[in-house]
Amino acid sequence: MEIFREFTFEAAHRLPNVPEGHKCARLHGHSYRVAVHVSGDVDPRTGWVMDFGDLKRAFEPVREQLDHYYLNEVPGLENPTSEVLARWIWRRLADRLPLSAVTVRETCTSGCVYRGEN
Ligand SMILES: Nc1nc2c(c(=O)[nH]1)N=C([C@H](O)[C@H](O)COP(=O)(O)OP(=O)(O)OP(=O)(O)O)CN2
Ligand SMILES: [Zn+2]
Repeated sequence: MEIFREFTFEAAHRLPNVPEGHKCARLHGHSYRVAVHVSGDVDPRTGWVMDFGDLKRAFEPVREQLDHYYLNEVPGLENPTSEVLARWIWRRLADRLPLSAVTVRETCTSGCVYRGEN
């Protein structure tokens, strides 16, 4: 079964590689929403795949590197698209959680889903 926990953080960014005149080349910010999905068997005793609290504790150090930062200055996020950010988050959690997906939403209507592919 798959479970997930959602997180939010605020950050600024600009996209350096967009075509000339693209609005996202300008500095702007988002209220990012990240969902961390993990999968596994439901433990017959606890009734859960894992404690949502453990998901929160695993994500917190990652969130601390992102919240209220200018993402372009964070190593590895020089081109901070949703796709690059989702992969960056995955790589920081993969050794601690049985990840199945990381989703990143920049706005209410735009985002990406990363499942560990290249
Ligand atoms: N594939 C991607 N496309 C875009 C990304 C991205 O990360 N991956 N990012 C952006 C910008 O960050 C932009 O701020 C968000 O894009 P958009 O959905 O266009 O935002 P708006 O809310 O401004 O949408 P409107 O419908 O035009 O108001 C751009 N593209
Ligand atoms: Zn943006």
